[in-house]
Amino acid sequence: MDAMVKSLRFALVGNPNSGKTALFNALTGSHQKVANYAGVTVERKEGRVQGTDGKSLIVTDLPGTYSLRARSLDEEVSRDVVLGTRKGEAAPDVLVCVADATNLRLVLRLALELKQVGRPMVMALNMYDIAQRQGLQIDLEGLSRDLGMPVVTTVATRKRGLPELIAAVEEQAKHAAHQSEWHAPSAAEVRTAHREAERLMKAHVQPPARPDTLTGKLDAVLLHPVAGLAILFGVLFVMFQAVFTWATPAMDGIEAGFALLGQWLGATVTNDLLRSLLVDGLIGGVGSVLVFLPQILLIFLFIIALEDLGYMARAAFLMDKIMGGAGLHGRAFIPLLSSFACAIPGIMATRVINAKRDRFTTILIAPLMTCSARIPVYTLIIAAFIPNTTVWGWVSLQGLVMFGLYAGGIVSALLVSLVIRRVLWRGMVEPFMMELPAYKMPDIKSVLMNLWLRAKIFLKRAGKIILPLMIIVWALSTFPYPPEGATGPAIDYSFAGMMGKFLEPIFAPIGFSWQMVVALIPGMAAREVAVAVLGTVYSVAGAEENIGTLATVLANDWSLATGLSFLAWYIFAPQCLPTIGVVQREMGSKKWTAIFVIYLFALAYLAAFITYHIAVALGAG
Ligand SMILES: Nc1nc2c(ncn2[C@@H]2O[C@H](COP(=O)(O)OP(=O)(O)OP(=O)(O)O)[C@@H](O)[C@H]2O)c(=O)[nH]1
Ligand SMILES: [Mg+2]
Repeated sequence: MDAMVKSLRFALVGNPNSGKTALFNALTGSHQKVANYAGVTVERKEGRVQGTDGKSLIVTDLPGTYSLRARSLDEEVSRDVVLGTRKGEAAPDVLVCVADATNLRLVLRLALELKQVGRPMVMALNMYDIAQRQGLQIDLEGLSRDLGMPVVTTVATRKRGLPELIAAVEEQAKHAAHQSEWHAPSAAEVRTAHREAERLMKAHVQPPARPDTLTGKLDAVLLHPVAGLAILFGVLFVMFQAVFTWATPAMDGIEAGFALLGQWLGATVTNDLLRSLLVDGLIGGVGSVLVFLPQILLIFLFIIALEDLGYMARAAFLMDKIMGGAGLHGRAFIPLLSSFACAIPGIMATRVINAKRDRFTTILIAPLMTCSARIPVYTLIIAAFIPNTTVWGWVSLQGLVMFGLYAGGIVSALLVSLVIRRVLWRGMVEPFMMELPAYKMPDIKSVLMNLWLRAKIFLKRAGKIILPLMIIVWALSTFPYPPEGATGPAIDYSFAGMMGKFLEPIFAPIGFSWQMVVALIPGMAAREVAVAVLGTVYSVAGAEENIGTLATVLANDWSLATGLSFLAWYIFAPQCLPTIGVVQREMGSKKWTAIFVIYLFALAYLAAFITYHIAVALGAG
C-alpha cells in the first residue's frame, strides 16, 4: 500500500544567491553547482530526502527569482513550477521560501507574493551562521506569526537545521492548499507588498551589531576603476603562472609513471598486436591526455576559490564597461565565466539574459572562452615550442603564452560581439545592475569536493570518450599492414594515413601535416582527443627513434609556424559536437546553429592561415 502513497513534494524558492542549491545539496547529498554570485542555477533539479518517518520526500531546486513576474527563461522555470502550470506536473505540496537571513528585505516581498499562490509554506532563514556572527537579531516567532508560516533557521553549508526544516515541511503538508488563482500583481499591490515587507523588517529585524564592514572596505579597492582592473589582471596573471610552475612536478610524476608502465608492458606483453594496442593506443593516447589533470585542477582551484569568495561578481562589475562597449549585456559575464570550464553550462547559463538578441550574441561567443578541454592542447604545444625560461627575471614564458591564448579568446569574443552588434542587430544594450554578494571565506570542504567532481568529469571523459575513440584510431593507424618491402613507416599505408593524406590539401595552406589532420577528425568529439590521437599516431609511426615525451616528438617534427598555427586554430574551431548540440537546443534553430559552426570554422582557418604565414615570413617555417 505504501508504494501507492504519493511522495510529498516541496520546492525551494528564493532570491538568487540565498543558498537554495547549497540547501538542496545538503538535503539530497547531490553536488549541484553552488557559487557566491546570482544566477548559478538556471534549471530545476529534483532530488530525494529522507523524511522523519522513513518515507522519502521529493525536493526541487529552482533558479533564483525576485518575483513571480518572470522576466527571463530561468525565472519562468521557477514561476511555472511554483504555480504548477507545467504540463503534466502539479504544483509542489509545500513551498519553502529560502532566505539569506542577512538580506531579508527583498525576500519578504517575494514571500508575500508566494503566499498569494495559496500553497502551504515554510520560511527557511539560511546563512544563519553569518547572521549570528554579525549579531543580527531576528524575532523568529513574531516573523512566523505575521507571515503566517513556520520560520526555521538553517546553515546549508554546515547541514544545520535540516531536520527542523523537514519536520516543518511535513507538518505544513497536512494543511490543504487553499485554492486561489494567481495573477500578476498590479502596481498598487506591489506597493502594498513593499510597505508590508518594510513593516515586517521594522517590527522583527534588528540591524546587526557588527555590520559587515569588510565587504565595503575590500570593495573600495577591488572595485576601483583603475586599481580594481589592475588587480583583476594581476590575479589572472598569477593564476597562469601558477598553472605552469606548480603543476609541473605532478605532471612530470604522472608522465614518468606512464613511461614506466609503457616500458613494463612493452617488455611483458609478447603478442605484437596487443602490445601495440596497449602501448601506442592506450598509453600513447589516453595517457598523453591524463597527464594534464594537475593543470586542469589548478585552474579550477583558482576559479572555484574566487567564485566562493565572491570575487567573480566583482570581476563582472569591473568588466561591465568593457563588455558593454563591445555590445554585451552585463548578465553575459557569468555565462562567459562558466564557459571557461566548458561551453555547455555556459551556453545554458545564458538563460538568465532576457533579451533574445543579447542572449544569442552571448551564445555565439561563449565557445571562444578557453574551456578546460583546450588546456591539454595548449599545454602540449607550448611545452613543445616555447622554451621553459623566465622573462623579466621571474615570469615564466610558458605561463605568459598561456595567458596570451586565454586573452586571445577573450579579445576575439569582444570583437565578434562588436561586429554582431554592428551588422546583425543594432540598438541599445539593456542596462543591468549587477548584484554584489558579500565576501565569504571559501569553504575548504566544498572547494575540495568541487575539485574532486572536476577530476571525476575529466577522468570520465578519458574513459568514456577518449578510450573507445583511441581504440578505433589505433586500429585505423595500424591496418592495413604495409605491403611487402615497404620502406616508409607503417602508418603511411594505414587507413588513418590515407585519410589524413586525402584531406591534407585543405589544411596545407595553414601548415598542418597529415598527422594533424588525422587528429582533427576524432577531435570533433572532444578537443583533447586531438592530443591523444597525436600521441598514438606518433607512437605508432616510430616508437624506436622517438624516445622522449610527445612534446619532444612534436618539437622535432613540426615547425614553430605549424605549432603556432595549430594554437590559433584551437582558439576558434568549434571542435566539440556536444557543444554544437546544445547550441542547436538553446537557439532552437538549424539556421543559427549553421551560422555558429561556419563562422567559427572560418575564423579558425583564417586565424591559423594568418598566423602560419606571418610566422613563416619571420623565419619560423
Ligand atoms: N556561510 C554560509 N554560506 C552559505 C550558506 N548557504 C549557502 N552558502 C553560500 O552561499 C553562496 C550561494 O549559494 P547557492 O546555493 O549557490 O545559492 P542559490 O540560492 O542556489 O543561488 P542561485 O542558483 O544563483 O539562485 C555559496 O557560496 C554558498 O557556499 C550558509 O548557510 N552559510
Ligand atoms: Mg542555485
